[in-house]
Amino acid sequence: MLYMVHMVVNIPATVSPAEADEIKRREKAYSQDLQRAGKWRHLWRVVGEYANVSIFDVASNDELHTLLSGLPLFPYMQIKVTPLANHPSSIVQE
Ligand SMILES: O=C(O)C[C@H]1C=CC(=O)O1
Repeated sequence: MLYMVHMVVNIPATVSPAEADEIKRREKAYSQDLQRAGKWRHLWRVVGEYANVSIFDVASNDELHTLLSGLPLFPYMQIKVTPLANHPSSIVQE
């Protein structure tokens, strides 16, 4: 199942720069592991925002929730999930 996920990051000033850097380092490793596993298919920066649009390929709503709630930045994110279906005019059917 494919999902479009919009993540907006807002790290509060109460988190020290060193702590924020460590969380971002863990976030990068976590996301790259999921990309290598084929679960996080696309990761795009939204121009001008500390936000991304991503495409996830997972088996269920529960799997997606588990992956997203495991993000090191999860406590500092607003996340919107949009389930995707095939478009009848697309030449690529997934
Ligand atoms: O920077 C972001 O958009 C947040 C997050 C998503 C992947 C990653 O490495 O950081």
